Amino acid sequence: MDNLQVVDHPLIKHKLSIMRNKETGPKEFRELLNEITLLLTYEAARNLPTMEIEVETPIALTKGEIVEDKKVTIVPILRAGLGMLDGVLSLVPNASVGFLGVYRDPETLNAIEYYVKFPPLTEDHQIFILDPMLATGHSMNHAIKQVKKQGGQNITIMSLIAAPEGVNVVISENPDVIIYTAALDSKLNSKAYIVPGLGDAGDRLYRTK
Ligand SMILES: O=P(O)(O)OC[C@H]1O[C@H](OP(=O)(O)OP(=O)(O)O)[C@H](O)[C@@H]1O
Ligand SMILES: O=c1cc[nH]c(=O)[nH]1
Ligand SMILES: [Mg+2]
Repeated sequence: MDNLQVVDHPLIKHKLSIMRNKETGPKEFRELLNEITLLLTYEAARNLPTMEIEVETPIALTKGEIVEDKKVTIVPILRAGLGMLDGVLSLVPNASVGFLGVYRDPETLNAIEYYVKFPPLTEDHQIFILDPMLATGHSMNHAIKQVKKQGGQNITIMSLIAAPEGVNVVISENPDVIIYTAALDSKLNSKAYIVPGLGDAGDRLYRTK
């Protein structure tokens, strides 16, 4: 399977266009990020393992399948990744959540870690790392490294907007991960912001600028 999956859908394009608009305020921005995350999760969860169960319908006994969501761990990268957490949890409600606080140093563009709280991870866990913005890829590569250090192996990345630079950096260092994104934008600008992008996702979610 390709390492990069751009989820191409009219509903996603519509919602993302509203998010990109600089006049869109935090309430609508948060709601739209949540709605797009639901749509992305539908695709990104396509390969989750299921378990066969017996179901008694009013008519007959039959076989059903349930997702083994206790083996799923979601890792939002703080802060902006938090805006995607509820969307994934609403579809995979028994997943565990690991938190990773990372910000990007504006000068060096290195990922600076400030918080880590993970549940126990094993190699059979399906891990979803969430961050709406994949710019240089430094934050995501840092998160992947942490997840692997804690024992995780099956890693899926969910992002809203990715830059080609970030995608290349992440995939070349981690050819085993799959990235699901709503859009692949053109490039980074001189401050490593995604063009056209949507600006600073954390600031727009939490009105910190
Ligand atoms: O691919 P990169 O170049 O590493 O950039 C992407 C990162 O930058 C943003 O976080 P930021 O540092 O603004 O922290 P915040 O989420 O707390 O706002 C964004 O949410 C990503 O985590
Ligand atoms: O465009 C960008 C790049 C990094 N982080 C953001 O929030 N936006
Ligand atoms: Mg930010």
